[in-house]
Amino acid sequence: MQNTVLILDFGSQYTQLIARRVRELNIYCEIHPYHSIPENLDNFKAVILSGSPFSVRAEDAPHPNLSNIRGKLPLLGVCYGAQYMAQFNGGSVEPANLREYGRAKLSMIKPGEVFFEGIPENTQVWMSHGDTIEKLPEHTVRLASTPEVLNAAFKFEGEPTYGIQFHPEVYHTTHGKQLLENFLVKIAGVEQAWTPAAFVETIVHALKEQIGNDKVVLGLSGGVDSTVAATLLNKAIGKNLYCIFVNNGLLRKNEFESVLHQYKDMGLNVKGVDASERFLEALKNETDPERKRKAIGKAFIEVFDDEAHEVTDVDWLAQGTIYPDVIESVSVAGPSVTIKSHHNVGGLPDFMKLKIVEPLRMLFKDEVRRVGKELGIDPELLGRHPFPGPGLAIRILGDITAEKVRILQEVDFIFIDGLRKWGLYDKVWQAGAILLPINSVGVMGDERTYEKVVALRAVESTDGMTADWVNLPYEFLQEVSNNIINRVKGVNRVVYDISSKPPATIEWE
Ligand SMILES: Nc1ncnc2c1ncn2[C@@H]1O[C@H](COP(=O)(O)OP(=O)(O)OP(=O)(O)O)[C@@H](O)[C@H]1O
Ligand SMILES: O=c1[nH]c(=O)c2[nH+]cn([C@@H]3O[C@H](COP(=O)(O)O)[C@@H](O)[C@H]3O)c2[nH]1
Ligand SMILES: NC(=O)CC[C@H](N)C(=O)O
Ligand SMILES: [Mg+2]
Repeated sequence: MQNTVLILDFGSQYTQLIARRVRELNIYCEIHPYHSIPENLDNFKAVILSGSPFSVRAEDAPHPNLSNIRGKLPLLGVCYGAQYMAQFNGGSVEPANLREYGRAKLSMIKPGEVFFEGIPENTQVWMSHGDTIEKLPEHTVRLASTPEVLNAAFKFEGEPTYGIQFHPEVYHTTHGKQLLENFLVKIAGVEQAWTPAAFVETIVHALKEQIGNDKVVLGLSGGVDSTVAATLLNKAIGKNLYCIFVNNGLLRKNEFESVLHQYKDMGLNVKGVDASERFLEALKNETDPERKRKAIGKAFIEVFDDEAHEVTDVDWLAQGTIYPDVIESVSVAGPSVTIKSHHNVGGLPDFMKLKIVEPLRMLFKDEVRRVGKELGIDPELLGRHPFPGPGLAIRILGDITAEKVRILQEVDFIFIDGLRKWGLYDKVWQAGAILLPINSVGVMGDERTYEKVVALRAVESTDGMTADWVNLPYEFLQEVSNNIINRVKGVNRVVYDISSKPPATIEWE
């Protein structure tokens, strides 16, 4: 990629956010750990140093050699990055009187600086530091202060090198994006050319180069990532892409047929494999959540391996890995955490020995959606709620039978369909129904019933790590509850889950 911004990661919890903000400016960027600065910097147009949990005063603090960068490329140090440039260029960093965490105001901004163009005095910034820059190095100019922090921003004279104590990447820094734009666009002259269309063009070209006439297999799940990955590969290599969509019998009602149909309509070379029986068999009498997951994972690998063998001379396995997965595995913690020793281990399924191609490995989730939109993928498919790999198996508490799956599919369908009809679907991050392993007494048409209880769950979240239950309208819950009890044989009671995560989780198992 041309016009790239290099973000050197010193292990800050906010490094990913810096990348998000830069990408929002339609500028491509890459995060690299501070200890492995790319040797060839030709494609990089600017560099940002992240924050860090370390103190620059600590013996073991990150201490990269920036001689290939400083003065040669526009450089911005954020928090630790700024402290680092101050400390090792003749300035001094000391423990602050007070650890500062939270909002502050830039009470002084040096007028006439492009760096602060369009940013008003007293703008709010986000601070998160225990050290402070007591003394600036020589040949620097102070650009901003807060009442607590004298050296909140500075630059080196005669070179495009800047340091800021606050975090422009955090939303609470009201003009953070403007500041990044000032630095990257106005000062560094980086082009804002990173758009979904540009990505599609570049990646399709790169995939053609990488794969040539080889064959690729890919598992389609009905989810966003694998669908977008498949569409890109299809554009690049067409019929040499062999997609496999497995019905584990634990999908939503009608989902296998309708999604398979949709995939075919999209021109994908896809094979639908109905392995429902095999999965049900593997799950027989299994009640423990983790063992259910393991059984499903194992069955999946077996089915996929069988199917991958049907395609002769395959060289590649495509995966829908996205950037947050990649960042996690290349974090500053070092390569030790990345190794997943798939190779040279006996008894591995053959498809795991294939070369891996990951078209989305540099994209964030919302970028995957935008690329999907650019590719003309149905917005309904792109807006789908996340659905767990083990599917309904972890929403049927206790053991799993075909009958229980059928009941839960009906309940789930009424709930999800209701959300759509009431215009609530897109306001909810994830929703589903859970079949409880208990019966309760009811009365229907003067007769006593003793039937199943289902719980409905709908949550708001951004990444599934934390979640709040959604305040769905009572009238909606009333209608859905009536529909479920009247239409689904075997269910006589509906409850709504009002637990947040933490301490509850989204799924019940
Ligand atoms: N039913 C299935 N049939 C074939 N492949 C599958 C199926 N379910 C999952 N996979 C494969 O396993 C990968 C991991 O599944 P998982 O649902 O955990 O991923 P994900 O991050 O949600 O991505 P996606 O949005 O593609 O579902 C998928 O990207 C897909 O390649
Ligand atoms: O692919 C998956 N395999 C699983 O075993 C699994 N368990 C939970 N989830 C999904 O992860 C998110 C967080 O769920 P929890 O709050 O229940 O941990 C939610 O989106 C869950 O649906 C899974 N996804
Ligand atoms: N957010 C940061 O980069 C913090 C830097 C350093 N650890 C400090 O406490 O000042
Ligand atoms: Mg999925």
